[in-house]
Amino acid sequence: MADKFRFRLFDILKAYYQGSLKEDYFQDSAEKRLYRKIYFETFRHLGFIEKSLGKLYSHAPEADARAALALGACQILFMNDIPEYAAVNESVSLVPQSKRSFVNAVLRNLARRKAELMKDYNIRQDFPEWFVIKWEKRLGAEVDLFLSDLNTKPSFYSVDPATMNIEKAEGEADGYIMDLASYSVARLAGNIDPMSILDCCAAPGGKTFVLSHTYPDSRVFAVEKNRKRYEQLKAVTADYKNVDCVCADILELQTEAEFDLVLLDAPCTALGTIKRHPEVRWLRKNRDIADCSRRQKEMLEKAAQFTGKGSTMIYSVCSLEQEETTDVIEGFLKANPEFSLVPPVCDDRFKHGNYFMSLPYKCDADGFFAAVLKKK
Ligand SMILES: C[S@@+](CC[C@H](N)C(=O)[O-])C[C@H]1O[C@@H](n2cnc3c(N)ncnc32)[C@H](O)[C@@H]1O
Repeated sequence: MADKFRFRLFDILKAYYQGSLKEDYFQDSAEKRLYRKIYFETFRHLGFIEKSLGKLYSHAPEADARAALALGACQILFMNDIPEYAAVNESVSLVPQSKRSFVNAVLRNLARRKAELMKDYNIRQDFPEWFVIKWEKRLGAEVDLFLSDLNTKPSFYSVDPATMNIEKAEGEADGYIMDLASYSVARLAGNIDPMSILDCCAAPGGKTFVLSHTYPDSRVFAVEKNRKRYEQLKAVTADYKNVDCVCADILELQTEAEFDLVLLDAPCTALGTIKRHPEVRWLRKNRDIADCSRRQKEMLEKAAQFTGKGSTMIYSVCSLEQEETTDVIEGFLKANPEFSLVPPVCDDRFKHGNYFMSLPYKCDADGFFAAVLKKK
Protein backbone atom coordinates (compact mmCIF):
# COMPACT_ATOMS: atom_id res chain seq x y z
CA MET A 1 0.00 0.00 0.00
CA ALA A 2 1.40 3.38 -1.00
CA ASP A 3 1.37 4.79 2.54
CA LYS A 4 2.80 8.13 1.44
CA PHE A 5 -0.18 8.92 -0.80
CA ARG A 6 -2.72 7.47 1.62
CA PHE A 7 -1.52 9.76 4.40
CA ARG A 8 -1.18 12.71 2.05
CA LEU A 9 -4.80 12.29 1.03
CA PHE A 10 -5.83 11.95 4.69
CA ASP A 11 -3.89 15.14 5.57
CA ILE A 12 -5.63 17.08 2.78
CA LEU A 13 -9.07 16.04 4.02
CA LYS A 14 -8.10 16.76 7.63
CA ALA A 15 -6.90 20.24 6.61
CA TYR A 16 -10.22 20.75 4.83
CA TYR A 17 -12.18 19.95 8.00
CA GLN A 18 -9.86 22.13 10.06
CA GLY A 19 -10.54 25.01 7.66
CA SER A 20 -6.90 25.34 6.60
CA LEU A 21 -6.96 23.76 3.13
CA LYS A 22 -5.99 26.24 0.43
CA GLU A 23 -5.86 24.45 -2.87
CA ASP A 24 -4.35 21.09 -3.33
CA TYR A 25 -4.63 18.27 -5.73
CA PHE A 26 -2.89 15.20 -6.91
CA GLN A 27 -0.89 15.46 -10.09
CA ASP A 28 -1.59 12.53 -12.33
CA SER A 29 0.86 9.68 -12.49
CA ALA A 30 0.48 5.93 -12.69
CA GLU A 31 1.79 5.54 -9.15
CA LYS A 32 -0.66 7.90 -7.56
CA ARG A 33 -3.61 7.16 -9.83
CA LEU A 34 -5.80 5.33 -7.32
CA TYR A 35 -5.34 8.00 -4.64
CA ARG A 36 -5.89 10.78 -7.13
CA LYS A 37 -9.16 9.07 -8.09
CA ILE A 38 -10.25 8.82 -4.45
CA TYR A 39 -9.34 12.50 -4.00
CA PHE A 40 -11.45 13.55 -6.98
CA GLU A 41 -14.43 11.36 -6.07
CA THR A 42 -14.39 12.49 -2.43
CA PHE A 43 -14.48 16.20 -3.23
CA ARG A 44 -16.98 15.68 -6.08
CA HIS A 45 -19.44 13.97 -3.75
CA LEU A 46 -18.58 15.54 -0.39
CA GLY A 47 -22.00 17.18 -0.02
CA PHE A 48 -23.84 13.87 -0.35
CA ILE A 49 -21.21 11.97 1.65
CA GLU A 50 -21.57 14.42 4.56
CA LYS A 51 -25.33 14.20 4.41
CA SER A 52 -25.27 10.39 4.44
CA LEU A 53 -22.74 10.20 7.27
CA GLY A 54 -24.77 12.78 9.21
CA LYS A 55 -27.61 10.22 9.37
CA LEU A 56 -25.31 7.76 11.13
CA TYR A 57 -23.98 9.79 14.06
CA SER A 58 -25.48 12.38 16.38
CA HIS A 59 -22.48 14.79 16.64
CA ALA A 60 -19.93 15.48 13.90
CA PRO A 61 -16.63 13.95 15.12
CA GLU A 62 -13.23 15.68 15.13
CA ALA A 63 -11.40 16.52 11.90
CA ASP A 64 -9.28 13.36 11.77
CA ALA A 65 -12.23 10.98 12.19
CA ARG A 66 -14.31 13.06 9.80
CA ALA A 67 -11.60 12.89 7.16
CA ALA A 68 -11.19 9.14 7.55
CA LEU A 69 -14.98 8.68 7.38
CA ALA A 70 -15.31 10.82 4.26
CA LEU A 71 -12.58 8.88 2.45
CA GLY A 72 -14.10 5.53 3.44
CA ALA A 73 -17.65 6.62 2.61
CA CYS A 74 -16.60 7.84 -0.82
CA GLN A 75 -15.11 4.46 -1.66
CA ILE A 76 -18.12 2.55 -0.34
CA LEU A 77 -20.75 4.74 -2.01
CA PHE A 78 -19.08 5.75 -5.28
CA MET A 79 -16.17 3.41 -6.05
CA ASN A 80 -17.58 -0.03 -6.66
CA ASP A 81 -14.23 -1.42 -7.74
CA ILE A 82 -12.85 -1.09 -4.20
CA PRO A 83 -14.01 -3.87 -1.83
CA GLU A 84 -15.96 -2.47 1.12
CA TYR A 85 -13.81 -4.27 3.71
CA ALA A 86 -10.67 -2.66 2.21
CA ALA A 87 -12.24 0.82 2.35
CA VAL A 88 -13.29 0.31 5.98
CA ASN A 89 -9.95 -1.16 7.10
CA GLU A 90 -7.97 1.60 5.43
CA SER A 91 -10.02 4.37 7.07
CA VAL A 92 -9.80 2.66 10.46
CA SER A 93 -6.01 2.48 10.17
CA LEU A 94 -5.79 6.25 9.56
CA VAL A 95 -7.12 7.32 12.96
CA PRO A 96 -5.69 6.89 16.50
CA GLN A 97 -6.59 3.74 18.42
CA SER A 98 -9.21 5.57 20.52
CA LYS A 99 -11.30 6.42 17.43
CA ARG A 100 -10.98 3.17 15.51
CA SER A 101 -14.06 1.41 16.78
CA PHE A 102 -16.19 4.50 16.04
CA VAL A 103 -14.93 4.81 12.45
CA ASN A 104 -15.31 1.07 11.97
CA ALA A 105 -18.90 1.04 13.26
CA VAL A 106 -20.04 4.06 11.22
CA LEU A 107 -18.55 2.75 7.95
CA ARG A 108 -19.93 -0.75 8.41
CA ASN A 109 -23.35 0.73 9.08
CA LEU A 110 -22.99 2.92 5.95
CA ALA A 111 -22.08 -0.13 3.86
CA ARG A 112 -25.13 -2.01 5.17
CA ARG A 113 -27.44 0.91 4.37
CA LYS A 114 -25.83 1.85 1.04
CA ALA A 115 -28.81 1.01 -1.20
CA GLU A 116 -31.25 2.94 1.00
CA LEU A 117 -28.95 5.97 1.26
CA MET A 118 -28.20 6.05 -2.46
CA LYS A 119 -31.94 6.36 -3.23
CA ASP A 120 -31.63 9.99 -2.05
CA TYR A 121 -28.66 10.79 -4.26
CA ASN A 122 -29.08 13.81 -6.49
CA ILE A 123 -26.37 15.71 -8.40
CA ARG A 124 -27.36 18.96 -6.68
CA GLN A 125 -26.18 17.58 -3.33
CA ASP A 126 -22.64 17.43 -4.72
CA PHE A 127 -22.45 21.23 -4.76
CA PRO A 128 -22.92 24.00 -2.16
CA GLU A 129 -26.49 25.24 -2.07
CA TRP A 130 -25.58 28.86 -2.94
CA PHE A 131 -23.80 27.64 -6.08
CA VAL A 132 -26.79 25.57 -7.23
CA ILE A 133 -29.26 28.41 -6.59
CA LYS A 134 -27.13 30.90 -8.55
CA TRP A 135 -26.70 28.61 -11.53
CA GLU A 136 -30.31 27.48 -11.58
CA LYS A 137 -31.30 31.14 -11.91
CA ARG A 138 -29.01 31.41 -14.93
CA LEU A 139 -29.57 28.10 -16.70
CA GLY A 140 -33.04 26.99 -15.54
CA ALA A 141 -33.63 23.27 -16.13
CA GLU A 142 -30.21 22.89 -17.79
CA VAL A 143 -28.53 23.37 -14.41
CA ASP A 144 -28.46 19.59 -13.86
CA LEU A 145 -26.55 19.07 -17.12
CA PHE A 146 -24.13 21.81 -16.10
CA LEU A 147 -23.57 20.28 -12.65
CA SER A 148 -23.28 16.70 -13.91
CA ASP A 149 -20.63 17.75 -16.40
CA LEU A 150 -18.62 19.45 -13.64
CA ASN A 151 -18.30 16.05 -11.97
CA THR A 152 -16.72 14.42 -15.04
CA LYS A 153 -13.11 14.16 -16.16
CA PRO A 154 -11.59 17.36 -17.57
CA SER A 155 -10.16 17.34 -21.10
CA PHE A 156 -6.55 18.06 -21.94
CA TYR A 157 -5.37 19.67 -25.16
CA SER A 158 -1.98 19.77 -26.81
CA VAL A 159 -0.58 22.79 -28.67
CA ASP A 160 2.08 22.38 -31.37
CA PRO A 161 4.49 25.32 -30.79
CA ALA A 162 5.56 25.32 -34.45
CA THR A 163 2.06 25.80 -35.88
CA MET A 164 0.13 26.86 -32.75
CA ASN A 165 -2.57 24.34 -33.71
CA ILE A 166 -4.41 22.84 -30.76
CA GLU A 167 -5.96 19.40 -30.55
CA LYS A 168 -7.41 17.13 -27.90
CA ALA A 169 -4.69 15.12 -26.17
CA GLU A 170 -5.65 11.47 -25.72
CA GLY A 171 -2.98 9.63 -23.74
CA GLU A 172 0.61 10.69 -24.38
CA ALA A 173 0.99 13.96 -26.29
CA ASP A 174 4.08 15.82 -27.48
CA GLY A 175 3.02 19.48 -27.47
CA TYR A 176 2.35 22.03 -24.75
CA ILE A 177 -0.53 20.70 -22.63
CA MET A 178 -3.15 23.27 -21.68
CA ASP A 179 -6.87 23.92 -21.56
CA LEU A 180 -8.69 24.91 -24.75
CA ALA A 181 -10.35 27.99 -23.23
CA SER A 182 -7.13 29.23 -21.65
CA TYR A 183 -5.39 28.89 -25.05
CA SER A 184 -8.26 30.64 -26.84
CA VAL A 185 -8.29 33.59 -24.40
CA ALA A 186 -4.67 34.49 -25.20
CA ARG A 187 -5.55 34.64 -28.92
CA LEU A 188 -8.70 36.76 -28.69
CA ALA A 189 -7.06 39.87 -30.17
CA GLY A 190 -6.71 37.93 -33.43
CA ASN A 191 -4.44 38.79 -36.29
CA ILE A 192 -2.75 41.93 -35.00
CA ASP A 193 0.92 42.81 -35.10
CA PRO A 194 1.90 44.05 -31.61
CA MET A 195 5.46 45.23 -30.97
CA SER A 196 5.04 45.02 -27.21
CA ILE A 197 2.82 42.88 -25.01
CA LEU A 198 2.22 43.10 -21.27
CA ASP A 199 1.07 39.90 -19.56
CA CYS A 200 0.04 41.31 -16.16
CA CYS A 201 -0.52 38.12 -14.13
CA ALA A 202 1.58 35.58 -15.91
CA ALA A 203 2.49 32.54 -13.80
CA PRO A 204 2.55 29.64 -14.37
CA GLY A 205 2.90 30.86 -17.96
CA GLY A 206 0.25 29.12 -20.08
CA LYS A 207 -0.94 32.29 -21.76
CA THR A 208 2.61 33.70 -21.92
CA PHE A 209 3.46 30.63 -24.02
CA VAL A 210 0.54 31.31 -26.38
CA LEU A 211 1.27 35.06 -26.67
CA SER A 212 4.97 34.51 -27.27
CA HIS A 213 4.39 31.95 -30.05
CA THR A 214 1.35 33.64 -31.63
CA TYR A 215 3.20 36.95 -31.88
CA PRO A 216 6.86 35.87 -32.37
CA ASP A 217 7.96 39.35 -33.54
CA SER A 218 6.76 41.05 -30.37
CA ARG A 219 8.46 41.53 -27.01
CA VAL A 220 6.41 40.02 -24.19
CA PHE A 221 6.78 41.35 -20.63
CA ALA A 222 5.45 38.76 -18.23
CA VAL A 223 4.75 40.10 -14.73
CA GLU A 224 4.16 37.93 -11.67
CA LYS A 225 3.93 39.02 -8.06
CA ASN A 226 4.43 35.74 -6.22
CA ARG A 227 8.16 34.89 -5.98
CA LYS A 228 7.70 31.10 -6.12
CA ARG A 229 5.34 31.31 -9.08
CA TYR A 230 7.66 33.80 -10.76
CA GLU A 231 10.49 31.23 -10.56
CA GLN A 232 8.15 28.70 -12.16
CA LEU A 233 7.27 31.21 -14.89
CA LYS A 234 10.95 31.89 -15.57
CA ALA A 235 11.66 28.18 -15.93
CA VAL A 236 8.69 27.65 -18.28
CA THR A 237 9.63 30.59 -20.51
CA ALA A 238 13.44 30.11 -20.39
CA ASP A 239 13.59 29.08 -24.05
CA TYR A 240 11.23 31.74 -25.38
CA LYS A 241 13.50 34.35 -26.97
CA ASN A 242 10.94 37.17 -26.91
CA VAL A 243 9.85 36.97 -23.24
CA ASP A 244 11.15 39.00 -20.30
CA CYS A 245 9.90 38.01 -16.84
CA VAL A 246 9.45 40.57 -14.10
CA CYS A 247 8.72 39.79 -10.44
CA ALA A 248 6.47 42.67 -9.39
CA ASP A 249 3.05 43.63 -8.13
CA ILE A 250 1.21 45.02 -11.14
CA LEU A 251 -0.68 47.41 -8.85
CA GLU A 252 2.59 49.00 -7.78
CA LEU A 253 4.35 48.95 -11.13
CA GLN A 254 5.61 52.43 -12.02
CA THR A 255 6.32 52.85 -15.72
CA GLU A 256 5.49 55.34 -18.43
CA ALA A 257 5.59 52.50 -20.97
CA GLU A 258 2.46 51.75 -22.98
CA PHE A 259 1.88 48.43 -24.68
CA ASP A 260 0.18 47.39 -27.93
CA LEU A 261 -1.51 44.45 -26.27
CA VAL A 262 -2.23 44.04 -22.55
CA LEU A 263 -3.53 40.81 -21.04
CA LEU A 264 -4.94 40.85 -17.52
CA ASP A 265 -5.61 37.22 -16.58
CA ALA A 266 -6.76 38.30 -13.16
CA PRO A 267 -6.69 36.29 -9.92
CA CYS A 268 -10.19 34.99 -9.31
CA THR A 269 -12.24 32.41 -7.41
CA ALA A 270 -11.27 29.81 -10.05
CA LEU A 271 -14.84 28.47 -9.90
CA GLY A 272 -14.55 27.78 -13.64
CA THR A 273 -11.94 25.10 -12.94
CA ILE A 274 -14.09 22.84 -10.76
CA LYS A 275 -13.59 19.91 -13.16
CA ARG A 276 -9.83 20.08 -12.61
CA HIS A 277 -9.99 21.16 -8.97
CA PRO A 278 -13.08 19.56 -7.41
CA GLU A 279 -12.30 20.99 -3.95
CA VAL A 280 -12.72 24.59 -5.15
CA ARG A 281 -16.53 24.41 -4.83
CA TRP A 282 -16.21 23.76 -1.06
CA LEU A 283 -13.46 26.28 -0.42
CA ARG A 284 -15.17 29.32 -1.93
CA LYS A 285 -17.90 31.29 -0.22
CA ASN A 286 -20.16 33.95 -1.66
CA ARG A 287 -18.08 36.65 0.07
CA ASP A 288 -14.92 35.45 -1.75
CA ILE A 289 -16.63 36.33 -5.02
CA ALA A 290 -17.23 39.90 -3.83
CA ASP A 291 -13.61 40.21 -2.61
CA CYS A 292 -12.26 38.97 -5.95
CA SER A 293 -14.55 41.30 -7.85
CA ARG A 294 -13.21 44.34 -5.96
CA ARG A 295 -9.61 43.37 -6.65
CA GLN A 296 -10.32 42.66 -10.30
CA LYS A 297 -11.84 46.13 -10.78
CA GLU A 298 -8.76 47.71 -9.25
CA MET A 299 -6.40 45.64 -11.38
CA LEU A 300 -8.30 46.41 -14.57
CA GLU A 301 -8.02 50.16 -13.90
CA LYS A 302 -4.28 49.70 -13.44
CA ALA A 303 -3.86 47.53 -16.56
CA ALA A 304 -5.70 50.22 -18.56
CA GLN A 305 -2.94 52.72 -17.68
CA PHE A 306 -0.47 50.52 -19.58
CA THR A 307 -2.65 50.29 -22.68
CA GLY A 308 -1.59 52.63 -25.47
CA LYS A 309 -3.97 54.63 -27.70
CA GLY A 310 -5.42 52.37 -30.41
CA SER A 311 -4.21 49.31 -28.44
CA THR A 312 -6.05 46.27 -27.16
CA MET A 313 -6.57 45.01 -23.62
CA ILE A 314 -7.91 41.54 -22.79
CA TYR A 315 -9.49 40.92 -19.39
CA SER A 316 -9.95 37.28 -18.43
CA VAL A 317 -10.81 35.09 -15.43
CA CYS A 318 -11.30 31.35 -14.97
CA SER A 319 -14.65 32.00 -13.36
CA LEU A 320 -18.12 32.53 -14.78
CA GLU A 321 -19.60 34.36 -11.80
CA GLN A 322 -21.34 37.58 -12.86
CA GLU A 323 -19.53 39.67 -10.20
CA GLU A 324 -16.13 38.69 -11.60
CA THR A 325 -17.09 38.93 -15.26
CA THR A 326 -19.74 41.18 -16.81
CA ASP A 327 -20.08 43.36 -13.68
CA VAL A 328 -16.34 44.17 -13.80
CA ILE A 329 -16.44 45.07 -17.48
CA GLU A 330 -19.68 47.07 -17.34
CA GLY A 331 -18.37 49.15 -14.43
CA PHE A 332 -15.05 49.70 -16.17
CA LEU A 333 -16.64 50.82 -19.45
CA LYS A 334 -18.87 53.30 -17.63
CA ALA A 335 -15.85 54.89 -15.91
CA ASN A 336 -13.56 54.72 -18.95
CA PRO A 337 -15.42 55.85 -22.08
CA GLU A 338 -12.19 55.85 -24.10
CA PHE A 339 -12.43 52.03 -24.06
CA SER A 340 -14.98 50.02 -26.02
CA LEU A 341 -15.84 46.35 -26.19
CA VAL A 342 -14.87 44.65 -29.47
CA PRO A 343 -15.92 41.18 -30.65
CA PRO A 344 -13.51 38.44 -29.55
CA VAL A 345 -11.72 36.50 -32.29
CA CYS A 346 -12.64 32.92 -31.44
CA ASP A 347 -14.74 29.92 -32.31
CA ASP A 348 -18.49 30.69 -32.40
CA ARG A 349 -19.25 28.30 -29.52
CA PHE A 350 -17.39 30.64 -27.15
CA LYS A 351 -19.19 33.81 -28.21
CA HIS A 352 -21.82 35.33 -25.91
CA GLY A 353 -22.62 38.63 -27.59
CA ASN A 354 -19.34 40.51 -27.49
CA TYR A 355 -17.98 38.42 -24.64
CA PHE A 356 -15.98 35.20 -24.61
CA MET A 357 -17.56 32.62 -22.32
CA SER A 358 -16.79 28.90 -22.17
CA LEU A 359 -19.45 26.91 -20.39
CA PRO A 360 -17.75 23.57 -19.61
CA TYR A 361 -20.81 21.42 -20.45
CA LYS A 362 -21.09 23.02 -23.89
CA CYS A 363 -17.46 23.71 -24.80
CA ASP A 364 -15.44 20.75 -23.44
CA ALA A 365 -13.14 23.28 -21.74
CA ASP A 366 -12.65 25.02 -18.40
CA GLY A 367 -15.06 27.82 -17.53
CA PHE A 368 -13.42 31.04 -18.72
CA PHE A 369 -14.71 34.53 -19.30
CA ALA A 370 -12.94 37.23 -21.32
CA ALA A 371 -13.59 40.63 -22.81
CA VAL A 372 -11.56 42.39 -25.49
CA LEU A 373 -11.33 46.16 -25.01
CA LYS A 374 -9.98 48.65 -27.48
CA LYS A 375 -8.65 52.07 -26.45
CA LYS A 376 -9.53 55.00 -28.70
C1 LIG B 1 -5.04 33.28 -12.94
S1 LIG B 1 -3.38 33.18 -12.46
C2 LIG B 1 -2.57 33.50 -14.00
C3 LIG B 1 -2.48 32.32 -14.92
C4 LIG B 1 -1.56 32.59 -16.12
N1 LIG B 1 -1.96 33.78 -16.83
C5 LIG B 1 -1.55 31.42 -17.07
O1 LIG B 1 -2.23 31.42 -18.08
O2 LIG B 1 -0.79 30.47 -16.78
C6 LIG B 1 -3.16 34.72 -11.66
C7 LIG B 1 -1.70 35.02 -11.26
O3 LIG B 1 -1.63 36.40 -10.89
C8 LIG B 1 -0.71 36.53 -9.84
N2 LIG B 1 -1.00 37.84 -9.19
C9 LIG B 1 -1.98 38.10 -8.29
N3 LIG B 1 -1.98 39.41 -7.97
C10 LIG B 1 -0.99 39.99 -8.70
C11 LIG B 1 -0.50 41.31 -8.80
N4 LIG B 1 -1.04 42.28 -8.06
N5 LIG B 1 0.52 41.56 -9.65
C12 LIG B 1 1.06 40.55 -10.39
N6 LIG B 1 0.65 39.27 -10.32
C13 LIG B 1 -0.36 38.98 -9.49
C14 LIG B 1 -0.97 35.31 -9.00
O4 LIG B 1 0.14 35.02 -8.17
C15 LIG B 1 -1.19 34.24 -10.07
O5 LIG B 1 0.00 33.60 -10.40
